Amino acid sequence: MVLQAIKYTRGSLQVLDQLKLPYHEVYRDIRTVQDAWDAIHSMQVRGAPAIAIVAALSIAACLARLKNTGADPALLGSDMSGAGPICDNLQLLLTSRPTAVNLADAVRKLEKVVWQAQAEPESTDYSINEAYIQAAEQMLVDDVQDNENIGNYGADWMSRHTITAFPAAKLSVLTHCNTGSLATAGYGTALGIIRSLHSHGHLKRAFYTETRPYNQGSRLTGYELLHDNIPSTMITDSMAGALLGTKREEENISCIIVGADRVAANGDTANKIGTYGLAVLAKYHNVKFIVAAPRTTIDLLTPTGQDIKIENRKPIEVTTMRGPTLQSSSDGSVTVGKDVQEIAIAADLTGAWNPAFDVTCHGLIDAIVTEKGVVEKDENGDFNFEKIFAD
Ligand SMILES: CSC[C@H]1O[C@H](OP(=O)(O)O)[C@H](O)[C@@H]1O
Repeated sequence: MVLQAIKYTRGSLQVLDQLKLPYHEVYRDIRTVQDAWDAIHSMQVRGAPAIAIVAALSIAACLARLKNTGADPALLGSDMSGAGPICDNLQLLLTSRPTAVNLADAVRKLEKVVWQAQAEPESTDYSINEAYIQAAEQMLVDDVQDNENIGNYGADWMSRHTITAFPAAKLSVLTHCNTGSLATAGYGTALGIIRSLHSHGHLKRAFYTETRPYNQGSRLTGYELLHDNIPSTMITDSMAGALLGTKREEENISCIIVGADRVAANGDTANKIGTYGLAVLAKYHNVKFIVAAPRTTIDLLTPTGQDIKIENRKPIEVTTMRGPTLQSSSDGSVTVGKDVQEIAIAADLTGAWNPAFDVTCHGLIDAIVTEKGVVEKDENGDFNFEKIFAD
């Protein structure tokens, strides 16, 4: 089974409800733009590239149903067709989550497609709709290829910048959050590099953090690594320092690989909360720290990390945890039950701080791996993205 966060055919869009993973695989129908907004905002679907793709395809699916079926009950009364309504819906979707730039990048590109289609001689709502649908569908196709390129560029860079015994030796790496097929259209970014290292026979073990409070690591990255039979070990977020400090061969981390939600023009990177601390640990322990991100995550319009808006989410997401019930058997074995329960894990359910992201300054980042190649700092310690945007 291929791991699919997004299931799309023209006129139909479903997302894998990631709030229920890893124990329950439930797909949700996305029949309206509001359905997409709700799924993104609640983090049923999450991950910078996946958020942008689901948003774009939610409008495409509605437009296709309008064309194919005339009047879809879910769309009755909603003015979807044509440049204006499409752009209004794109702007609505933009409000679902603020930090990841991929969504804003997709909105900018799709609005341009729509206005250009409207400017065509004899354009009609349907010709504009069709232009939009094709552009949105292309995003889904491009993302998987981009991720495979990131994977290969990243694996190649590591072969030249980590242990000298490469390729004979194998590397152990640490990753944070989830940056795989569940955060993208497929293969993944940072997890894509781990997949490429593994497929090239160069991965000893992938360590991954649980990534509190949403547990993208323990629930999603663990789910993906198990699915792909990649040797992996989970650690709690608080164990990262001890892991980097150990000098035992089997836990010797050569590189920390993370994704990104927004890379500013100077290379400062917003990513899942906890990333900055890992970058500081990497610097202290002389371990490489690389960011994997498609160009749609690089925001040349945002000068530095200080200009990135960080999403603050509800305290209740920190002070509670959700998971399936466990059933113990007389032989001591434990099985996972069907019922999902939510439990309080804090004395005060209201007092937590819950920023969803933090910013890692570019000085702590050794390389930014994109689908067009690896960007490293110049002799002045600055990142320059001109080359990868040249085409
Ligand atoms: C492929 S980049 C995924 C990126 O998004 C995650 O955030 P969230 O789960 O809140 O959407 C995390 O920051 C990952 O690095």
